[in-house]
Amino acid sequence: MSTSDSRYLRGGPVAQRIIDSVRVAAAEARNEGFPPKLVSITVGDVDAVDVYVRNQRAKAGLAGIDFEERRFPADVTARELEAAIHGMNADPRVTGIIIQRPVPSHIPVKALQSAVHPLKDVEGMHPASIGNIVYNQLDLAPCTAAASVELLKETGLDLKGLEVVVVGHSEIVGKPIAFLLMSEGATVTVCHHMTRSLAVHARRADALFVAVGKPRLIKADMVKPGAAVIDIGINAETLPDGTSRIVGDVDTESVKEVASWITPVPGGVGPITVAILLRNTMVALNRQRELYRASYAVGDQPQGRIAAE
Ligand SMILES: NC(=O)C1=CN([C@@H]2O[C@H](COP(=O)(O)OP(=O)(O)OC[C@H]3O[C@@H](n4cnc5c(N)ncnc54)[C@H](OP(=O)(O)O)[C@@H]3O)[C@@H](O)[C@H]2O)C=CC1
Ligand SMILES: Nc1nc(=O)c2c([nH]1)NC[C@@H]1CN(c3ccc(C(=O)N[C@@H](CCC(=O)O)C(=O)O)cc3)C=[N+]21
Repeated sequence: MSTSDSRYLRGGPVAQRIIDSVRVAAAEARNEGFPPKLVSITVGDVDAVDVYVRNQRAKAGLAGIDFEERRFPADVTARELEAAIHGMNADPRVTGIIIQRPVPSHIPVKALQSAVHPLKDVEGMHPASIGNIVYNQLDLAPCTAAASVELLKETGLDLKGLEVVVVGHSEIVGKPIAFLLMSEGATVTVCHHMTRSLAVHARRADALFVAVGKPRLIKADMVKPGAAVIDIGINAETLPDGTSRIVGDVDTESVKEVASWITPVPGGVGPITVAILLRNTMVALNRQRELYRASYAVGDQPQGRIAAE
């Protein structure tokens, strides 16, 4: 398989499609007096977060969404962070807030996520929001999970009844992927570090999602011939010459000889994740506008119609 092989599931074109439609919606909202703005909260230093935030800034610029990064030192207290988040909740100029994970272990991430107002929660990670995908409300799902499922759909495979195995069960990636796929009718198995034989499960999968954070965890002998392999891992690897590069969780070199579809890293799920974050920002904006309309209906209605009613 060469890099131009159609079996490579490339994220760039899908991301571009999403960003193009976000750009139109963002320009419209801006013209109507609702400029979209995304705020990213980073605590401490994490390589994968730096990559993500860099791309958020670049793509938000392309899509016409204002972007602000708030960086906090690793020893910041949970109280200080919550106070900053409450300030953003109350600030009408802020449309969406994303808390970059992981946060240092002394910060309770669930409490932090709960501090973000659900209307500004662009990843759907508020404990009250994450339940929406259990109820098949899928329009605002955690971005990586949504991106991974979007990429699987590019294969044209029918998700109904598809045997899917998800490796990794984090709140932000593995679990939401499993719920999204269940909503689409797939038969889902979720594996984690206590799974007895990962290979036995993985080899049964028509579609294999891997979100663990371990370079080359998945080898060719763990993949069913003809499967679709969605590699979500973003791992920084230092080469012998001292330079570093990003690799996924799948041993792409060997697995590409067995799989029918495989996502490259970089260039696979990552770019779509960023695009979906921007799309979610617009979903959040529209929800805020709906509330605004409901609260101040007279001001937001065309005057003629009100007069005629
Ligand atoms: N492309 C993108 O857009 C994104 C990429 N990522 C990347 O995806 C990867 C996973 O991220 P995230 O979910 O946040 O990571 P976490 O560390 O939160 O979760 C990793 C998961 O992998 C499981 N696991 C660990 N070791 C094994 C093993 N040997 N076999 C099976 N399962 C195992 C863990 O299980 P247990 O809890 O039981 O130990 C856990 O559920 C990382 O590389 C991250 O950088 C993350 C977000 C977005
Ligand atoms: N709350 C939260 N949600 C996340 O979704 C989340 C997070 N925290 N913390 C960090 C991880 C990591 N992550 C990435 C997303 C996109 C790229 C990305 O754009 N990658 C491109 C570019 C790579 C490059 O520029 O080198 C690619 O894979 O092609 C990378 C990493 C999201 N994460």
